[in-house]
Amino acid sequence: GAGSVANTPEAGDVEYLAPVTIGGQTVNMDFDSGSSDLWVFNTQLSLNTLSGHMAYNPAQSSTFQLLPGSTFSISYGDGSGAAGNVGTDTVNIGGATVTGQAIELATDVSTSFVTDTQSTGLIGLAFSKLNTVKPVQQKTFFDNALATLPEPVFTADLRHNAAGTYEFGAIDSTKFSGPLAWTPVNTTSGFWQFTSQAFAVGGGAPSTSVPGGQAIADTGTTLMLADQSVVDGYYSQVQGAVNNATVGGVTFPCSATLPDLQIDVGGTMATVRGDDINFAPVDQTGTTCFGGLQATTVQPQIYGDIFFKSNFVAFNGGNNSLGVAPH
Ligand SMILES: Cc1nn(C)c(C)c1CC(=O)Nc1ccccn1
Repeated sequence: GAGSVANTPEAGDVEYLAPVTIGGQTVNMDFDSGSSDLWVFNTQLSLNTLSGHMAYNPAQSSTFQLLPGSTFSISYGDGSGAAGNVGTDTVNIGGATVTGQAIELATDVSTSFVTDTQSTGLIGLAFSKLNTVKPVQQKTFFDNALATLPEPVFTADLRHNAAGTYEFGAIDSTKFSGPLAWTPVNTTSGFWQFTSQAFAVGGGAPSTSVPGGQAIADTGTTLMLADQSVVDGYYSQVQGAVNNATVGGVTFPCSATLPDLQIDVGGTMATVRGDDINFAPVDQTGTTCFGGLQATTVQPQIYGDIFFKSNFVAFNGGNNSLGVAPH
């Protein structure tokens, strides 16, 4: 059946967590449409590493089964990562249930995960071809659930500093306005990848030649990482915006009024609200603020939570497409 859970932004909308029940144990996890491993903090980790975290205890689950000899090792684009061994268990997300889901048990996690005590791990929702389990690659929760869901979809409704929803198996049209604009997804990369070749700033004339012209929908990335041409075009319209090497990206006066960004999603222009691009002050004085739109030199571009705060997104695993509408 369908499943629906509330998600909650951590302080500053850094990431969005939602409850997942694994073998009867409910833990908060980071739903990540930009990766394909489900890994958890668990009782194999040291007490120092576990300090402050919830943890999954396979010994307490009557349905856990080890996958002998299976391991995982995942590295994310920001340099973080985790590695460990693997078993299977029953996973229930708001009523959507999968038995025999691969549960990757971290025995090593990088610092940024240790310090992020609210998160018990990640649940990957990109395509299973990116899963890192060896010697036998494993499937994502969504892939395993597809056949049993009323509709082969999951949706992300992420909000600024407020509860939102992740839903599996249904599209709740009360969560967005107007029709969903659907675009085909190129699954070759294993990401939810689509064409994004144009942008406009504050309703101005669109520029239609973004190099590479590809982007992914990534709920597991905080910001929106776009081509330099988009970043330069956008911040040229923001008084006092500078590339601040010290803090590692574009900053501007917190008093600046930020224009909306219109960005191409498979031929339809989606809007990212200007006030969501004012991500956070860089220090306690609250004078200088850090942009939610930053440059990436790698392709594809990564449309993270900054994009999702203005746009409801439906991920259709039945026909490999993305539906986007303002919310
Ligand atoms: C932030 C970033 N920089 N670069 C080059 C990339 C590719 C990213 C995206 C990224 O790493 N996302 C992430 C990190 C941890 C867990 C889940 N997703």
